[in-house]
Amino acid sequence: MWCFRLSHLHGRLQNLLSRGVTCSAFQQPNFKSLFPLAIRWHHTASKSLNCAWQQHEDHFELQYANTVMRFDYVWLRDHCRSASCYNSKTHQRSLDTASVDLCIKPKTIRLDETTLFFTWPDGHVTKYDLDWLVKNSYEGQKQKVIQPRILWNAEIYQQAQVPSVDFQSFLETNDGLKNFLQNFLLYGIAFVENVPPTQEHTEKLAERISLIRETIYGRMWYFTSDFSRGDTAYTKLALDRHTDTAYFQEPCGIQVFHCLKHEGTGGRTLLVDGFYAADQVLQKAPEEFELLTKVPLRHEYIENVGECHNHMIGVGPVLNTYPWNKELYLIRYNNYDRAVINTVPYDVVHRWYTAHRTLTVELRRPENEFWVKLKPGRVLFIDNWRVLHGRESFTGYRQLCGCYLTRDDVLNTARLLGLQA
Ligand SMILES: C[N+](C)(C)CCCC[C@H](N)C(=O)O
Ligand SMILES: O=C(O)CCC(=O)C(=O)O
Ligand SMILES: [Fe+2]
Repeated sequence: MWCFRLSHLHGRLQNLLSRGVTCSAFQQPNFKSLFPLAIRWHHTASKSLNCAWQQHEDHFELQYANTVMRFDYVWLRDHCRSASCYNSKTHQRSLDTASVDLCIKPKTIRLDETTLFFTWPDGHVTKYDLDWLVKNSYEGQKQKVIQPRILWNAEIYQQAQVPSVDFQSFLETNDGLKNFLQNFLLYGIAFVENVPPTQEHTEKLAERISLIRETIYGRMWYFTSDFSRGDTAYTKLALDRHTDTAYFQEPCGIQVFHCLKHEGTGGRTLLVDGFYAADQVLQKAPEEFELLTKVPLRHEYIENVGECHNHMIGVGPVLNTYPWNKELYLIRYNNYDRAVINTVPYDVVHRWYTAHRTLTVELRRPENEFWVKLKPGRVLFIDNWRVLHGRESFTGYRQLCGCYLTRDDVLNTARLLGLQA
C-alpha cells in the first residue's frame, strides 16, 4: 500500500493552486443602477484575458478560455471554498448543502483580476478563480476523457512493442512502477518479467500496486484442473473470451495471472480488447451500442461442490458508459455465467440478441485476438473491466496462481504517481 508524506501532497496542491492566469483584467465599473443585470454582458477591459460574464435570472453564464459555461446559483453557493464552507486540509465540504435556499441568487457579482466574487443575500462572499471554474464546470469537464486509452487489435498491440517491466524495477523503483501502470492504463494489459515463480512473489507484486480483493475464490488463488470448484476454469477445457466475476455487483477490477507450471501442450491465453470491439459496434451500429448500454442483465454463479456453497448475482448492462460523455468504462461479458433474461419484453430481447451478436462478431474476429503462452516468471495483469481473457484447452499438469485487485486502489497508486486515471 502507498502512503505519501503530507508535505509531498501539499506541494502538489500548491502547484495546482498557483497555476493561475497571470495576465490581469481591470475591475468592472458598476453600472448596476443603469441597466438591468440580466441582459448585460460584462467584458474584461484586458483583451488578453478574454472573459465575459452575464447574470441571468436563474443561472450565471461565463465565457472564458474558449468555453461557454453555465452555472446554477445553488451550485455556485454549494462549491464555495471559503474557510467556513470547505476544509482545505481534509478536502471536505463543511457547508450543509441542505441549508442553501434553492432559490438563492447572488446580491452582487464582480471580477477582480482573475477572481470572481459572489456576494450572497446573507453577506457571505464566495470567490472563484476563473481557471478553477473552467476545470470544474460541466462544459469544461465534458471535453475531457476520464481515462486516455489506446484501443487495440492484435496488430496494433504487437506493433506498439509495449515493454514489459522487470520484477526488480517494478518492486524497487517508482519509475518502473509508473511505466508499468502507464502501459496498463493505456492498453488494459501489462506484463512483469523475471518474477520468481512462487505464489509469495506474485503476492508481493500485487501488493505493490493495490489491495488484493479477496473473493469466494480466496485471497491469492492457486488452481489446476482438479475441478475443486464448480467452474469450468478448474478443468482442462477451452474457455471462450470473457470477463470474470460478471456475477458480482461490482466485477473485480484487475486480474493477475502467473503460470507456475505447465508440463503438457496447449493452454495458451487469449486476450481481446473489449473496448476496441465495442468501439467497432459504436461505429457500425450506434443504436445497437446504445441498447447494450441500456438493457440490464443478470449474471449468476451457483456452486455446490464439496464444501463450497455460493450463489452470487450481479446486475448491469454489457456496456457501461459515463452518462455525461458516453465514455465506456466497463464491459461485462460472460456467456457462461449470464443468467436467465427476464427483465425485458420479447421485442427488446430480440433487438438485444442482435446487438449482442454484433458485439460477439467483433470480439471473435481473429485479427482482434492476441494469444500468449504464460510461463513461469512472466506475470500478466488484465484490466477485467476492459480486456476479455480466455484459454485454449490443454493437456498435462498446469498450475496457475494469481489474485484479483481492487480497482480503486490500483487507480489510487497511478494517480499518486502523477498519472491520469
Ligand atoms: C480461477 N479463478 C479464481 C481465477 C476464477 C474462477 C472464476 C471463473 C468464473 N466463471 C468467472 O468467470 O468469474
Ligand atoms: O486457465 C486460464 O488460463 C484462465 C482461466 C480463467 O478464465 C480464469 O481463471 O478466470
Ligand atoms: Fe476467467
